[in-house]
Amino acid sequence: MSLQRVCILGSTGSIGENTLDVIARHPERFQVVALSAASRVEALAAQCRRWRPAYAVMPGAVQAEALRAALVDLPGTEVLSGEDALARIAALPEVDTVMAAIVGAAGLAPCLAAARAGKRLLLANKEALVVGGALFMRAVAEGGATLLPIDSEHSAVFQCLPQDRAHWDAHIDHIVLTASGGPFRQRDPATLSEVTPEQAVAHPNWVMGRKISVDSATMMNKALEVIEARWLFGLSPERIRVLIHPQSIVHSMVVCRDGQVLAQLGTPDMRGPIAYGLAWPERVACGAPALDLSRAAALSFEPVDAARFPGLQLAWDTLAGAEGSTAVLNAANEVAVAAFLDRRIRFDQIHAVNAGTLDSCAPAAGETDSLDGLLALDGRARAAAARHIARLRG
Ligand SMILES: NC(=O)C1=CN([C@@H]2O[C@H](COP(=O)(O)OP(=O)(O)OC[C@H]3O[C@@H](n4cnc5c(N)ncnc54)[C@H](OP(=O)(O)O)[C@@H]3O)[C@@H](O)[C@H]2O)C=CC1
Ligand SMILES: CC(=O)[C@@H](O)[C@H](O)COP(=O)(O)O
Ligand SMILES: [Mn+2]
Repeated sequence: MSLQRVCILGSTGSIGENTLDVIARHPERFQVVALSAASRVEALAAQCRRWRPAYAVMPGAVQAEALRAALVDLPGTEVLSGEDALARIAALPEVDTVMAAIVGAAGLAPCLAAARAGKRLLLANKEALVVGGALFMRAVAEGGATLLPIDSEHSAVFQCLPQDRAHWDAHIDHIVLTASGGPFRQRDPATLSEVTPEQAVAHPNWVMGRKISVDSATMMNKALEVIEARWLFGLSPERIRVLIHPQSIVHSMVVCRDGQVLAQLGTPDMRGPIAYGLAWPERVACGAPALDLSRAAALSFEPVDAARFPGLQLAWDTLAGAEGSTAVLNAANEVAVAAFLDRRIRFDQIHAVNAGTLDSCAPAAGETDSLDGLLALDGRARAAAARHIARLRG
């Protein structure tokens, strides 16, 4: 067992904090080399005091200056800022493992840098694959990176598959991603227009950041995860299915060619998938309470109600559409969720913004071939989504 030197992109978030919690349990295995955040200066400063990383990144100049001031007595930590700083720490020669835990498309550039530098890349940042799937997977192959899923469903599928990826296609008939159904699974759909941000982020099973929590409530999270699975496991979209499982104990399933079903179960605690990714192919203690099925509530499953969750179908629609459509969907959704959290649109209008943006913003030929092209497409889609929101607000 050799020491893994780790960079955590988005270390102040829910996945970032859980990653540090797992690392703290295994000081002989992991060393923190670089940390990053975007706005929470005090939280990143506190992490730097605890972990003494060689580098800390705040992309914004103002936040970076505040962090430098907070760490003036910590000369061992160099504070970096600017457009390329995240990509720089993701590709450092003294980093072995990158935990990609930034939320949204902002994580794509550093993920590509880590992939091209051949890192062990632990991917929580699903939006990076939704935006840049083909480019991302090419970068992984060309850079010789080891891509390991952190998203609980994809970690579950990965744990049910043989280690040798060459056997995956022969092994899998299809996969079933489980979905909790979020806080509004049983709410009268006629009242969804009234729900508040506080109600939407109150996930029944998982403690997560605000954006992904709203995505769970609309089931856009599962739409993003279908697209994520398409790239991670090289599956055509019709081989990816979704089933509601309100208890979030069965994290996902693989239905094999012989009809046998493999599933991974655990308590809903992200330290499980994070520890699996950090230690793979070994397993280490993670701090999550062990699953005790003799005390668990009954496990239940139900089909998705497409009328209640219209956003889910957009996964298959965009995967069947022009290349780049998934990037448009992601951008629209990021803008719509931010507007909902700011109380500028209603919860049920998130889907209207996503569907409307897909209708009005078409990817141009070749735009998905490069990071610059994808960022241009992302920017156009965000502008189109903002126009939809302005129209909705009348
Ligand atoms: N939370 C969970 O349990 C799960 C999360 N995921 C995925 O993992 C990712 C992270 O989720 P989560 O931890 O919940 O999110 P959080 O919002 O809790 O944390 C996001 C992190 O990214 C940083 N960040 C935000 N915006 C930017 C930006 N523009 N540039 C650079 N850094 C930025 C934040 O910094 P700051 O704190 O300063 O704002 C923070 O460190 C998401 O893609 C999510 O879908 C997947 C499965 C489960
Ligand atoms: C923990 C995790 O992986 C989340 O993506 C979770 O799956 C969200 O729950 P939903 O099933 O409600 O989207
Ligand atoms: Mn998930």
